Amino acid sequence: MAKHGYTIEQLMELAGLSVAASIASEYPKGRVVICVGPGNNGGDGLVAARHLNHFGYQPCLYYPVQPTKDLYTRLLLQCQAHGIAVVDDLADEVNKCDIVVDAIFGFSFKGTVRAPYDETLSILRGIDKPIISIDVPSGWDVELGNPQGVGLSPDMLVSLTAPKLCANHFAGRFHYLGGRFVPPDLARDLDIPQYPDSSQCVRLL
Ligand SMILES: NC(=O)C1=CN([C@@H]2O[C@H](COP(=O)(O)OP(=O)(O)OC[C@H]3O[C@@H](n4cnc5c(N)ncnc54)[C@H](OP(=O)(O)O)[C@@H]3O)[C@@H](O)[C@H]2O)[C@H](O)CC1
Ligand SMILES: [K+]
Repeated sequence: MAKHGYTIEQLMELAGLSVAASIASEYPKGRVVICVGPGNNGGDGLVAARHLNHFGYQPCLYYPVQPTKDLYTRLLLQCQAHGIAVVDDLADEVNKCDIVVDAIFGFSFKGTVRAPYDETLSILRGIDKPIISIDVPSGWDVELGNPQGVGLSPDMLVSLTAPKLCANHFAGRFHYLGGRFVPPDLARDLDIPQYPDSSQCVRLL
């Protein structure tokens, strides 16, 4: 997308907005824990938190490793300006919340889950609240899915730009597509479905 003139901030803003819009299409307003990882998938989660707040949800962030990169520190500052708290005790928060957003890892996840995210995923595998995964369910291989069973089992998957191969293994209730920023030539090549009217997301399944 960089060769078409886009910046990462623009793409991330639209990606996070589309995640919030997908959530608002299916889940009533309530408490949301957003689990934020160390890369751009986490950045999408920070943007989604802010938009969910504008939509009337009550988001908080679980953000165990906060990188010093300017992009993420500014997104965190924006969340704090909206009164979105950072929480420490994930197990306690998931008990009190209505839904959980998985913004831990996206398409760059590789290998075995390292600390502290091994514990994060272990807690999230054991809950009965709906999980909404951004782009790729965390712990999944972007192509193979979850053959080793260490990944999450989301209720909703919001694929960004286009579904990744692993989405063929998604067994939850709602599969949405977001990231409405692809120029028409590329959209035809990627076989991206038509978004309805002014919607930021489209339901695939
Ligand atoms: N056009 C789009 O579709 C857009 C997508 N966006 C989102 O960006 C992610 C991809 O972001 P990226 O920064 O490339 O990577 P991730 O967020 O998936 O993860 C990278 C970080 O995770 C660490 N990592 C990787 N493997 C492990 C592991 N096994 N255990 C622990 N940690 C791991 C990695 O650390 P390293 O030390 O290995 O570098 C990184 O810190 C995409 O999926 C979308 O959600 C954009 O926001 C907008 C455009
Ligand atoms: K994810």
